[in-house]
Amino acid sequence: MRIDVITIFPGYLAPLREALLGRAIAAGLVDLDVHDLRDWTHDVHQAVDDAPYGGGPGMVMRPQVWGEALDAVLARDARTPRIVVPTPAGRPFTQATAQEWAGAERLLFACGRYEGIDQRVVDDARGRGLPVDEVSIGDYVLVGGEAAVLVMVEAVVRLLPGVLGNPASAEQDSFSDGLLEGPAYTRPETWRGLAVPEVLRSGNHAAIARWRRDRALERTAQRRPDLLAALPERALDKADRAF
Ligand SMILES: CN1CCC[C@H](Cn2ccc3ccc(-c4n[nH]c(N)c4C#N)cc32)C1
Repeated sequence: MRIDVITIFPGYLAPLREALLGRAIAAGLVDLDVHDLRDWTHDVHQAVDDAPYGGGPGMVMRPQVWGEALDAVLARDARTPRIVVPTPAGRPFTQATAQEWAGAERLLFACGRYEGIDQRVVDDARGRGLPVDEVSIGDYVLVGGEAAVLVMVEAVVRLLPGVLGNPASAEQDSFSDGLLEGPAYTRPETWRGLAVPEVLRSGNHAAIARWRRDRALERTAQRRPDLLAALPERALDKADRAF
């Protein structure tokens, strides 16, 4: 997978070259290029923003600069990317989104700042038949798109074959079966007077699986009843319903 990121703060994306993601890049599973939007300005001030039409607070990112940057970055690889524009006004980014994008050959992230990117940049890309996803990582307001890109790239890249040491880990993700993960424990058996649940030390794999499923159902019902309500009928078996 090729990932391009266009931003006015390239340094913000440096963590993408650390740890698991850094190893995925070193292993050739991911090609990452981060581009400075100001490379496509032509004035001495390298201006990337201007006052909003219709008035209002803040500044809007100029379409000319973004258009040139996107055209140039698109041309650097024959593969057509999904263009991702983080915005608080976007569709929710979920595990399902990450799984969908993990199948893409190429992702191109456009990081806005100020009050966002002139809407005509997205409209022009869509008008040329390019797939553009305007997505949000949550119901709160950030200062720009870079933090969202860190989140989304990690969520996607970890799903790529060969990235996680233990592929089963991704299969048992929270949300992968529609439920939150239950609690996890490791040694020692007792810590500050708190013991590991006995069933987990029983060696009874069926009982352990049932206990873990019950804890996932319990946690989901308590913290995310919306996820439980969204589960398809077939997702809960008789034992689940008895829980
Ligand atoms: C007051 N204004 C309101 C509009 C957005 C302005 C800041 N900003 C500029 C570009 C940009 C990109 C993403 C996000 C963002 N915020 N929250 C999320 N879940 C996001 C995501 N994905 C925020 C952004 C601040």
